[in-house]
Amino acid sequence: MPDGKPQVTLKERLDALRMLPAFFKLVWDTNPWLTVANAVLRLIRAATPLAILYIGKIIIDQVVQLHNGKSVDTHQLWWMVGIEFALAIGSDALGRVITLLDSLLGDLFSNHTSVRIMRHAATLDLDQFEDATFYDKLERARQQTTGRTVLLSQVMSQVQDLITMGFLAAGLLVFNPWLILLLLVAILPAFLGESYFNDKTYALTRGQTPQRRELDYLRYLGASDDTAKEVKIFDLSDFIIDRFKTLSDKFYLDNKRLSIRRSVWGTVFALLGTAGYYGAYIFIIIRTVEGQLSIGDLTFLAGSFRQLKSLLETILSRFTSVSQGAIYLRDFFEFFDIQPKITMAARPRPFPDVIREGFTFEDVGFKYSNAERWANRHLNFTLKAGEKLALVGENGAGKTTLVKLLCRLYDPTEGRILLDGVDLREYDLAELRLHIGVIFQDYLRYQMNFSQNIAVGNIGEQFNEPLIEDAAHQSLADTVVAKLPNGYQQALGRRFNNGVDLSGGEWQKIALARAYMRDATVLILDEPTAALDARAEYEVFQRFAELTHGKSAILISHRFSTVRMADRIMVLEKGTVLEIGSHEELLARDGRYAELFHLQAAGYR
Ligand SMILES: Nc1ncnc2c1ncn2[C@@H]1O[C@H](COP(=O)(O)OP(=O)(O)OP(=O)(O)O)[C@@H](O)[C@H]1O
Repeated sequence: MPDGKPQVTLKERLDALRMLPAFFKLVWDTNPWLTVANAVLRLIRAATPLAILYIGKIIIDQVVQLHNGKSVDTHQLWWMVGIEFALAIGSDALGRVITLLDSLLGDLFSNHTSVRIMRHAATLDLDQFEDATFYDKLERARQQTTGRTVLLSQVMSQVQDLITMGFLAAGLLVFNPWLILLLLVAILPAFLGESYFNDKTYALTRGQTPQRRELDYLRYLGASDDTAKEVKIFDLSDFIIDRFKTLSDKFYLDNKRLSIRRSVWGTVFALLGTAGYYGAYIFIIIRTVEGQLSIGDLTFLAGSFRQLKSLLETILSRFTSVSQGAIYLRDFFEFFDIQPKITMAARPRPFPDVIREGFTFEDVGFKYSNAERWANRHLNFTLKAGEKLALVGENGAGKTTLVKLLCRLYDPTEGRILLDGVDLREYDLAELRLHIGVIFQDYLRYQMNFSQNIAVGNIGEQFNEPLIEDAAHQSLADTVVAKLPNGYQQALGRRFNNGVDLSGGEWQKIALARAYMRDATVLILDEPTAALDARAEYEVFQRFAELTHGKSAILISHRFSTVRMADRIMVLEKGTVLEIGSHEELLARDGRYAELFHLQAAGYR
């Protein structure tokens, strides 16, 4: 269905059923044994209603004969009662086992698909995450992980009921085929009504996805440890609650309107169904009174008809919700169809052990897919092997974007980036990322322990304590751990029990340690010391200079005391290179760098 189109046609509904085999493949992958056991038990249970009805008929006929003084084998009669009893108990027990299997399989399925969603999401590009329609798809796919366990038992039940219905219908057909027709006429309006309203509900829910995301966001803003401080200081709670209420009230009204219409029409259609049943019932009674049917036949047929009617109702209404579920499934599989654009060459080159020339930007330009303006344009420069390059420029000048291009978080919109003369796209992507140690300014504060917070820089080494301690030493994070009661095992962050929160500068030292966790060929620090005090900053850079000796490095900083340590400094403005040279050269040129440098120096005087 194209976005924005409010209705789902019956054809689309039937088309969506084609998703079911793929869905069952997913269920099967979750756990083949549980899937088979579930199917077999359901098959057995499908036959029990007819068996119970038929044995009931034999019992009643025999009792009536006894009543009329005829001779009957009472031994056989009690046997029949015993069998019916056993069937009733067995069917009940089977039902419970099936429910249990459904719920086990459902839980496993939900876990399995959540993992698959995370795996797939991990393969996708950064700019796909920054796209709102992508987020809607991700959101819908996430909803499917729990919603689809319902679909699973629905489809299974549908097949089971269809088989039961086949058995019962065969019984009715033998007696009078017209009864089946009567049944269909009574049921059809309910089915069409159900189908109509399901379409409406789907269209409504789908249309509400972005707002639903906003509601989730407001819920998070209104009640979360990350936001509590600012919400209190700015006294935002009423603002957030009002916005939440406006949005949720609108949801409620839309849903209410539809629910009321649905229930009114549902009542009318149910009346039709009941009238159909009583029509058939009267017909059977008349034939029994006329002597053409036995009392046993009467109970058998009336019972069959009643069960058939309710089965048919269930099957038809379940058909709409199964096909409904299948339409949602399409959203789910659509998410898996999204493919990353940043891919590897068919025969990727290994990342060089030693960089000879460096990274060369050849007329590189980049525009974010959701932006009008170019974030970088006409970039021409080389980050030489072993060189320390500092990037300066005003907010939004394109410094971080340039770094993201170097890590291939994005590919250039125009131009190309070469490493030792070969396009970056030719290299193995995982190796490229492994060889570049980068800490972004908006690094994550993991709600995990101290040691893990450093180990995320090279998670394969999470148990390598000497390496972690060494990295902590390089970044001064070891001065933080000394103060923690549980040392490296100290849980950080407030979200979980016993977590300790740290100051901004302390967190930054930890984030910095991540860069030292891998033996990266290129180190990139995006405003790594913004939160550090002056002494810590000085020390960090002393160590950084020692550690990156002979390696290439990029530093982004607004502090000129840091910047001047670099071999060369590149001034960016509106995404392009304004000046490039050493500190002395740029001062001598007396251009923008000199202006900014003197401005900052004046502030310290
Ligand atoms: N994910 C994004 N989607 C759309 N536009 C973006 C995105 N990230 C950055 N931009 C835009 O690209 C331009 C360059 O941003 P960039 O983050 O590279 O600047 P910066 O020089 O690192 O700034 P700062 O000093 O504030 O960190 C800005 O105009 C910014 O608004």
